[in-house]
Amino acid sequence: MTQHSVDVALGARSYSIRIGPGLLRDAEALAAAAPGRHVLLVTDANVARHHLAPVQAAFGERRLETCVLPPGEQEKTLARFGELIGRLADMGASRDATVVALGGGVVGDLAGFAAATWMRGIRFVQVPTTLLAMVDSSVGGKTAVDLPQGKNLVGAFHQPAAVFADTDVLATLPARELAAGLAEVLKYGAIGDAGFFAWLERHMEALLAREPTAVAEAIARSCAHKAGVVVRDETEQGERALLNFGHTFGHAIETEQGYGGLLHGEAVAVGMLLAAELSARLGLAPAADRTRLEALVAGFGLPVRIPPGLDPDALLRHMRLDKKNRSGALRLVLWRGLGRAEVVEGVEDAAVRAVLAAG
Ligand SMILES: O=C(O)C(=O)C[C@@H](O)[C@H](O)[C@H](O)COP(=O)(O)O
Ligand SMILES: [Zn+2]
Repeated sequence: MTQHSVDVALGARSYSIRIGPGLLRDAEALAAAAPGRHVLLVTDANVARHHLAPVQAAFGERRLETCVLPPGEQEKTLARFGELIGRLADMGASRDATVVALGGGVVGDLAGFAAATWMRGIRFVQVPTTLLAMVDSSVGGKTAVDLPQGKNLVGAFHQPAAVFADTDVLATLPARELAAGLAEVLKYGAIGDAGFFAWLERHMEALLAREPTAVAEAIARSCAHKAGVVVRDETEQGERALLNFGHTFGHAIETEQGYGGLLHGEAVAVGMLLAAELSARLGLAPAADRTRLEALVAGFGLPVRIPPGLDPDALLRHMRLDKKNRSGALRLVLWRGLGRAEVVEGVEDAAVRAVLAAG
């Protein structure tokens, strides 16, 4: 079975993303990634049921505290962050402690934010268990919690020291979660690699069938794309904003639904189509490419429309609090067609609203 490794070259903060089967059972490698006396392992109840035991065994009971959170984006709150910090304090974690995130994006973002802030930053290891976390949220060091007012509004950049993406765990991933991860995978093709997009079109069935070689290649190509962007622009001064394609719209949907509606990847899928539609209307992207984007999104079983009942004006209000905005003006990642995206400022509210109203 193929093992892949992708390096994120950030000088003293460089790390490897290991991708392949059996990594959760590689006790030696996991233990080596957390060398200090204290380890806080953060996971959620769904993941714990399937995957907690081997990871706990790798770190050994003596130095391990485990925190099992309820699952779901609604848990990515300041209150849960406070709980994690309380656990670190209670266990007497010193600066050589490690926080390990075993789970999807919510667990990774929360645990990472605790690691970023405890004693101004301690070691952090990502063990992603969803496709979305493997291809996106475990890589690049964005950590955060949500506020009722907006998604990921409180957070920090804090790179992991290692990422272990065990592809065996994808066997038990619900189909809806698999599709949500595929949304972030196809994003890389849409914004930067038309050849990868075409590869995804050709391998759609294989990916949905979880064919191991195809899945591992999709993860490795996604991580390689993201690693390249992160190395060039770690703290999103420029190019990294392109990874936010579909997210201004998507985050607005998630916020308006109180983080209990669409999954993040599903909201991003709808958001990419809205951004593509706006781009086509502004004459920036060929309508034919938008059609191909929608076909792949739908082919992966992802939603293609804004969920019914969401008010366009409320969505636009949420978009105003997006982190890419400057001096009160919207900055959107728009599309130039397959493989090309750019940040655009000064799009008229009316044009954005029209796209939101059309759904
Ligand atoms: O890593 C990035 O940069 C991204 O934008 C990747 C996104 O897919 C991811 O959802 C990220 O957490 C969004 O960050 P935010 O800055 O828009 O909150
Ligand atoms: Zn995302």
